Amino acid sequence: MAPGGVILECPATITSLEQQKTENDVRNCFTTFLMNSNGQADILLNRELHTSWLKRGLRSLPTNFAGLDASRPWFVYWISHALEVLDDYDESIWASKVASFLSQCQHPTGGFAGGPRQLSHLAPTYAAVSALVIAGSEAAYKAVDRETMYRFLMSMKSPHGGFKMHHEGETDMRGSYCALAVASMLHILTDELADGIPEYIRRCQTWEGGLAGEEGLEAHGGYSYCGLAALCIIGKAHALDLHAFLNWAARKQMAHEGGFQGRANKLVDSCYNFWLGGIFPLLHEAFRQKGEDVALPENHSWFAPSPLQTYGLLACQHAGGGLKDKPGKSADFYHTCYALSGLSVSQHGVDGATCVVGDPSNLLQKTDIYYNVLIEKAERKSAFFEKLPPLVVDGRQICGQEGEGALAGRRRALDQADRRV
Ligand SMILES: CC(C)=CCC/C(C)=C/CC/C(C)=C/COP(=O)(O)OP(=O)(O)O
Ligand SMILES: [Zn+2]
Repeated sequence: MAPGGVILECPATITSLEQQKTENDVRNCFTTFLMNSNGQADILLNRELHTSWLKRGLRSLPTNFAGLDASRPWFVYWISHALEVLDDYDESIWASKVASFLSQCQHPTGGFAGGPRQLSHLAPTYAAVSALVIAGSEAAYKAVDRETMYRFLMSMKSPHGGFKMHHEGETDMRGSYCALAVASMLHILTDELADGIPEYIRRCQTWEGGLAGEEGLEAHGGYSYCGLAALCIIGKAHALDLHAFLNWAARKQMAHEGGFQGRANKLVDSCYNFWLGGIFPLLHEAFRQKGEDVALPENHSWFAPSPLQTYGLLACQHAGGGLKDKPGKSADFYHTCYALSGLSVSQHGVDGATCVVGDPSNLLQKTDIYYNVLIEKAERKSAFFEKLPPLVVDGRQICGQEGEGALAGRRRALDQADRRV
């Protein structure tokens, strides 16, 4: 037992992924916890264990992870964001190291690849730009070549709507989010970049109410976050049936475990703390953009934050550091990042009030719901990019005060006002 609290490693070992068994395992966790503790106050986020595990990972990144050579910017982002949410990202140590490593992953023709000397891909491009925003220094911001980035993003636009993930690659909902989030973070968001995106995302809304990765497929939490966040960034969330979306998302929180499943009939998993948990504040913003009054209290989070936090803190902390998908699994950087991001979302209500399960020290830093970097980091990068001279690409001014199109104004509004959600 940790001093002043309980860090519970689930006693049950999961031998199969059969749903009923997993639900029982998680319930066993809760029962054991309730029998051995005095209640909620004992639930403790073991910050030091997690931060030292994360820092070991970030330090060894340039040399290790050779088997995951195509995801290196992702590892930098997952670890950096987990550390900043835990209020332990030291810019004086990490900013220059992160900028120098990620520069090696930038392709001369634009965008970032999964590793040095690889082809650019939208997913590591999003991860690299987010990690540079987290690094927070001017040198880190300047590491991105915005001119080649703009050409790369435009070259990813698919004739079928949406964005391809890479040259000759698949078009799916991740592409729309990664491209528009990157353009928005770097202040190179234009009308031509967003052209056709609302129609494309609308076509991926399924009969269930959530969004599928591609037209005709099943609604899924990960793709639903991507599509809704992309639309909120460009101010076009009203392209969707928002009531159906809310109805679907609310039903993804599971009554027994408290966590979210990603899609119908699948298992609860802590990464959906964020992919599903992040949907609700976005929906608040979406209804606001639409100017529509929903028949639910405006300050209501529309999901249950306490059971979600209880699942994350009680069932998903790993005794060796980091967070895991569910009891019986190992910790990994992806689940640590998104389990913590979702805990943060559920602690900071849409009305500005906080809700913290367990020890008050469990409160995390507040994350920006559009990019999933800290709010302060999103504001800091805006102050920097806002002051840059107009960017001209192939003889056309794509940002700056003149000739920039409606979306740059939208991006400015996003910077100034919408951080409330
Ligand atoms: C920014 C960015 C690139 C976001 C990615 C969003 C995201 C998590 C998409 C979902 C990916 C996917 C196919 C999950 C299903 O896996 P599974 O079948 O193992 O999981 P499940 O059983 O929970 O559905
Ligand atoms: Zn997961």
